[in-house]
Amino acid sequence: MTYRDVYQSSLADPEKFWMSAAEAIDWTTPPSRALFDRGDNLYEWFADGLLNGCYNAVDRHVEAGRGAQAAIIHDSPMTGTKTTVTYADLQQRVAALAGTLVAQGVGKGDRVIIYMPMVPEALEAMLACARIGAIHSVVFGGFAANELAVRIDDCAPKAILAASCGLEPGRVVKYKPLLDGAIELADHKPDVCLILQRDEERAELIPGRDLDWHAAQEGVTPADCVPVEGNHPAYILYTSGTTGAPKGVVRPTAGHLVALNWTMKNIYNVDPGDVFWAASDVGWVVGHSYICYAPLVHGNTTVVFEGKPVGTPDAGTFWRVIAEHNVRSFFTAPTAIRAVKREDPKGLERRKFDLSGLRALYLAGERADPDTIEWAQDILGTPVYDHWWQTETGWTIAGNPAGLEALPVKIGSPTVAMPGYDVQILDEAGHPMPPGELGAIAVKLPLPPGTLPTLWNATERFRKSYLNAFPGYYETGDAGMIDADGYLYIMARTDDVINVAGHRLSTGAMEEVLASHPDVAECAVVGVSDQLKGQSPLGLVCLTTGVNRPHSEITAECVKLVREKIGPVAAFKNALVVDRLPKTRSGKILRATVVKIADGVDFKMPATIDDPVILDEIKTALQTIGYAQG
Ligand SMILES: CCC(=O)SCCNC(=O)CCNC(=O)[C@H](O)C(C)(C)COP(=O)(O)OP(=O)(O)OC[C@H]1O[C@@H](n2cnc3c(N)ncnc32)[C@H](O)[C@@H]1OP(=O)(O)O
Repeated sequence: MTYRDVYQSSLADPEKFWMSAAEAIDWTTPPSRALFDRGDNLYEWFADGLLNGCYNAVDRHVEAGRGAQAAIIHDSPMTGTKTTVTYADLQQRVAALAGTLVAQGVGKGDRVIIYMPMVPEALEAMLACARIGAIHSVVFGGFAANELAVRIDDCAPKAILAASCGLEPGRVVKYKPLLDGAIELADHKPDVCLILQRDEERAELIPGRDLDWHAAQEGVTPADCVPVEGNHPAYILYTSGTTGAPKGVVRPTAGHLVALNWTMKNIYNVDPGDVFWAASDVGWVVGHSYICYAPLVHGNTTVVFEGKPVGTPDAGTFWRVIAEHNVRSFFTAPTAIRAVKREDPKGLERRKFDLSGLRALYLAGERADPDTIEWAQDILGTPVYDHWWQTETGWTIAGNPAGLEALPVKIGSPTVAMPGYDVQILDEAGHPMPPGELGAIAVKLPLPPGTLPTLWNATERFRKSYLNAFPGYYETGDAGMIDADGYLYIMARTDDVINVAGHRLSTGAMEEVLASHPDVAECAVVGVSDQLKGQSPLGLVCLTTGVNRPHSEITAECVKLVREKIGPVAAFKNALVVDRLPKTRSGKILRATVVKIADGVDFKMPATIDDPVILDEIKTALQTIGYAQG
């Protein structure tokens, strides 16, 4: 069957398409049907089936005779270690950890926060939750205590699983003080924290609340897999929205297993037993879907990499890992490839390794610029497939179905809509636009299995964020177009979310932090172009009347404050004091115009601007810190 046949069949008869895909998953009780229309544009998939995520990711492979196959390869240039966990080991380790959670009173439906670096235990923690029907919420290690506290209060975890530290080049990131600080800040308090002590930093445990990861497991009864309903949340993953508070994306168990399993062959072109590597972090959706669940459910070996594309120890690290572990399909963010290219433009490091086992490189997380794609194609000699999806969807909206039918690559396009996604370009009034015309990218409801059915404890916010703008459609928040061949092009966000090194960040959240500085009267944060990270945040601040301290002191404090409150992941390094912010007559800050001025590109004077002179002031101010050079 061609891609076109498969895609059309998924839209023409979704019931048949997804019930057939569901046969690749093991069910305690198979679902009676695929789609459940809950009314008012809310949908669920496989809601009346019973199954277990951990069973599908681990136990069934052991039962099928794959116990001796590597499930996880942990390759850590940060610690200089490489370890392999077989499926049989994984089953035993996860069952013991799950038994420990049960012994601590954690059960089906309870939330568990996981705050861990790139170690196998992070995946084991996720799978242990899945084994007993607990709902995990992984928090990225680059977030500060305040962000962790917000998530603790939103999902009210019974337990927190954390490591004593993470390892960044040149520094040990002590997680435990961040965790303690977050619990102190939060109103909700977990009953228990299980702490994985790493050799690089041994944390002090708080008696009565903290338990040692290994000691707590001694003598416990390993837990069996608990069947859960198809619509039972497997996890909550927080993502940035336009306003400061992150949104808790809910991932239902069955749809995510069915859809992810389908993608492994059809998009990533791997067979069970092959090694698959997504160089991301368990804290992001890529980590959930493609470091943990999808490869394991599909019977692949997944690589857990604790390192960076450059500097650990050099720009050859990616190629070494691919060669050494015989990686078939490799997935990373364009920023990571740009970092390698900057350090090793001629690709000399790549020549040191035999990459003949690699079939393709997959890029996602941010816009893949043509230079990066072409460079990677040249040095790897394999196809490079850009693909586009979101935390909300959990898997590809538009991609190249290489395992089904490799379509010609058009550089600049993530290729075509995947099964179940009826992607359309809409004008402001919600009317479909003709091919080649720019508009809002929306997906006709229902979304396919594996995508978010709602936000955690926030169905109204879910409607407001995604459903209300275009009735009957999911609003992606991106603008773009579809060409005459059905290829999608992503052009820009339609909101104030920016993408820094493949990390989706809320400018609103950064503005809230800047506004809390006592000397700041008003502020705006925008995402300016960055050659390495795609975008980087820049803060413009207006000072409170009467403040006459040196501007450099205030901006340094602003930078420090964002790092303290949001975390290093915000990569907020630049703030600038300006007299006034450019606004429309109705008081809306003209952020998009500021970005164009900073990037030195042509812009049209906004018709609704209140005072055009301010734009010259902004340009002059931006030039003092190296922007607005065009
Ligand atoms: C398709 C659906 C999706 O979009 S899911 C999201 C996909 N995105 C990704 O997979 C992310 C891709 N990006 C990356 O992996 C990294 O940014 C790469 C490219 C490796 C570069 O890393 P790095 O050099 O650390 O830069 P960065 O901008 O990520 O980091 C900024 C500061 O944050 C720090 N940081 C990073 N990770 C952690 C962590 N786990 N724990 C603690 N701190 C962390 C970095 O050290 C850096 O700090 P500093 O400012 O240099 O002091």
